Amino acid sequence: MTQFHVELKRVVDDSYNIEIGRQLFPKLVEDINHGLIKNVNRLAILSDSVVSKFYGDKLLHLLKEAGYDCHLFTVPNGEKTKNRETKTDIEDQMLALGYGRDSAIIALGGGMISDLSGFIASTFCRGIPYINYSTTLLSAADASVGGKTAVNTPVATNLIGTFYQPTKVYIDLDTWQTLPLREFRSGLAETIKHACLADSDFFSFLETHMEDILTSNELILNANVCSHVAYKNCDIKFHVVEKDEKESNLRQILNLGHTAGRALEALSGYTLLHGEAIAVGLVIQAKIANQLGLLEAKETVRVYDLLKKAGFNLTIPENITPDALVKKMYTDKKVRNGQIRFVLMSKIGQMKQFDDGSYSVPVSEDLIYQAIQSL
Ligand SMILES: NC(=O)c1ccc[n+]([C@@H]2O[C@H](COP(=O)([O-])OP(=O)(O)OC[C@H]3O[C@@H](n4cnc5c(N)ncnc54)[C@H](O)[C@@H]3O)[C@@H](O)[C@H]2O)c1
Ligand SMILES: O=C(O)C(=O)C[C@@H](O)[C@H](O)[C@H](O)COP(=O)(O)O
Ligand SMILES: [Zn+2]
Repeated sequence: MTQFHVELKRVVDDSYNIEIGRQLFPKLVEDINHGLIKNVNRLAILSDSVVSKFYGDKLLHLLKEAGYDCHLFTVPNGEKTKNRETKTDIEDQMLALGYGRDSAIIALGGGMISDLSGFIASTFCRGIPYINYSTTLLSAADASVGGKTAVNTPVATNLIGTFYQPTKVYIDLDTWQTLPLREFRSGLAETIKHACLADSDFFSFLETHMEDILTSNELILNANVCSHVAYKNCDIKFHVVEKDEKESNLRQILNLGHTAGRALEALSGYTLLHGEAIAVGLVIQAKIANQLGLLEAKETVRVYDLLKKAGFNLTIPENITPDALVKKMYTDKKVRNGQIRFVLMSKIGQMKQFDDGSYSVPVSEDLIYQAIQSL
């Protein structure tokens, strides 16, 4: 198996590496043997019920064989598990087993698991290290990097959480072989988002290679395509995060498509996957940007067409009314002074910075309704 290595440096506190490769469990064990996590005696692998079946026991076995005291904690798969109750439950299980400050968490799974694990790690005994071992395209592209951790509440997604960076990120491309196509596609929404916000060449690459990409996870027939997609996403995201880790301004651009997208995701009761909702959100922001004279009509069409090519349904489910959707947008964390704010593209690969220096802008309900109704 070929392995390749990507190192991305960050400027806050200590830097960490993102390693993209195939079958990285042995490398993870080797890294731990070589002191990746300092002063750690116990390892908690946190995974979901599906990922755990595929990969959990294998990792547990390797770590135990290497002499580590570790346990596999498994939670039900799916977004509904990312809540405060699950966090408390895992913490209680860890405490009952004697986990303390000399522990670390290995998040084995996709973005649901890394968000949850990172949040637990950030508060457990006031903070223990965690490692992201990513098994989905979405987490490779986005969730495993950058240190946003959170759980959902009944009011909205991700309302309770922290900024807390992992010690290392492993992106195991081989795990994409077991990922259902619908989940793989979900990661393409964040991928298209990254191209929209920072890299027109990458956008063109996605336009040209979408068919290849959609089949590239099967048996990793095209590891080059997969690794390029993972690398480009991490590179784009990291360059933003290292400039503005805690989203004081610039980092808001990573929220492209999320003002409407996250509202839609929550209102669907999580029947829409994160990426499926963000895809619709990307179209809504493009239409608003176009209405505001920021984004040319032909660029708006390119965004729509690429998302279509990736296979997204770019309509709003019938049971979700425009009123409900707009109302939900008021729970977005970018809301200021009671106004819904959007981050908006100015062209493909570029975000609009507004006159006050901010990357987000208040948008009137009228414009939002127009964009929703034009879908
Ligand atoms: N922190 C961030 O910066 C950030 C960024 C983007 C998204 N997110 C969050 O990430 C989550 C979405 O991430 P996700 O799409 O990875 O979700 P996920 O972790 O729920 O995984 C999606 C589904 O795929 C299954 N799965 C995972 N890996 C598999 C594999 N290799 N083979 C077979 N099945 C597998 C899981 O069991 C689950 O059912 C959301 O909670 C979203 O809010 C966070
Ligand atoms: O890393 C970021 O910053 C992002 O906004 C990435 C998003 O794709 C991700 O869904 C994130 O969890 C959304 O954060 P939120 O602040 O809107 O809850
Ligand atoms: Zn997202």
